[in-house]
Amino acid sequence: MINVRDLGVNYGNELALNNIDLDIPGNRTCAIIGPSGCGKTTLLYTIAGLLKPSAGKVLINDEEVQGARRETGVILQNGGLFPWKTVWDNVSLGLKVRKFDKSAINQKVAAILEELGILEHRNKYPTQLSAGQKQRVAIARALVLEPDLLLMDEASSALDAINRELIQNLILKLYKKNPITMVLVTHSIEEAVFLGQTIVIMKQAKINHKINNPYFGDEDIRSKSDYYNVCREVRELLRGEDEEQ
Ligand SMILES: Nc1ncnc2c1ncn2[C@@H]1O[C@H](COP(=O)(O)OP(=O)(O)OP(=O)(O)O)[C@@H](O)[C@H]1O
Repeated sequence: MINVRDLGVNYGNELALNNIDLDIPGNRTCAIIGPSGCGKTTLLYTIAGLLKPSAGKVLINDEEVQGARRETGVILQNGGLFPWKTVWDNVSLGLKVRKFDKSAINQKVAAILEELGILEHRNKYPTQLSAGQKQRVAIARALVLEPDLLLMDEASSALDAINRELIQNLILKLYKKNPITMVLVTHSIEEAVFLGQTIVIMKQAKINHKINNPYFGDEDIRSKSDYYNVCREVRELLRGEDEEQ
C-alpha cells in the first residue's frame, strides 16, 4: 500500500528526512517512534501529501503522492477541530464538502458518533468537551469519510494515562472491526507496541530499526509479559541510540 522510496525532505538548509525507505502493506499498522526532532511528523505529513519531498517519493497503491489524497484520513496532534462548530458539524463537514446528500450525512454521522460513544455530545462545542471526548470527535471526523489510510500524529499524547489507554483500546477495536492501513507517530513506547504491527524507530532524519510486533492485535496484551518484552526491546534500541550520540 505505502512505499516510501529514498525519501528526503529539507526545510531550507535543514535535512529533516534523509534516504528513508519504508514499505507498509495494505491494512496493516505501523507505529513511528523516535526522539523529538528526528523527523516523525515530517514523514507522516509527507505520506499525507502535505509536504513535498526534496528527493525520492511516496507511492500509495502504486501511485505517487502529489498532494493530499481524498482517501487519506489525518488526525493531527491537537485534533484540529473547528472551535466554532459543534461536534455534529465538525464531523459532518467533510461529507458536506464531498456533496453527500442530507440523509446519507445524517445516517453516517449518527452511526460514527454512536460507535465512538459521543452521540450524546453532538450539540456541544469542542471547548465543552473533555480531552478524551475531543479526541474521539477527531477520530470520528476522520473515519466518517471511510479512508483507506489513517495517519495519526500523537493521537493520545494530550490525554492522561487512563484516557490514553481507552483511546488506544478504541483505535485497536475500530481497526479490528474494519482494518485499514494506519500509520501513527508517537512518543510512547507502550502505544507503539500496542498499536504498531510494525514499529519503526527513527533517529536524526533516518530510520534506524524496523521491528515486527507479533503480539499486535491482542487487546489484553498489557497484562502479559510478552508486551513488556517488546517494550523493553524498543526502549533498549531507543536508549542505545541516545548513548551513541
Ligand atoms: N516548518 C519547519 N521549518 C523548519 N524546520 C522544521 C519545520 N518543521 C520541522 N522542522 C525541523 O525538522 C526536524 C524534524 O521535525 P519533526 O517535526 O518532523 O520532528 P518530530 O520527530 O516529529 O519531533 P517531535 O517528536 O518533537 O514532534 C526538526 O529538527 C525540526 O526543527
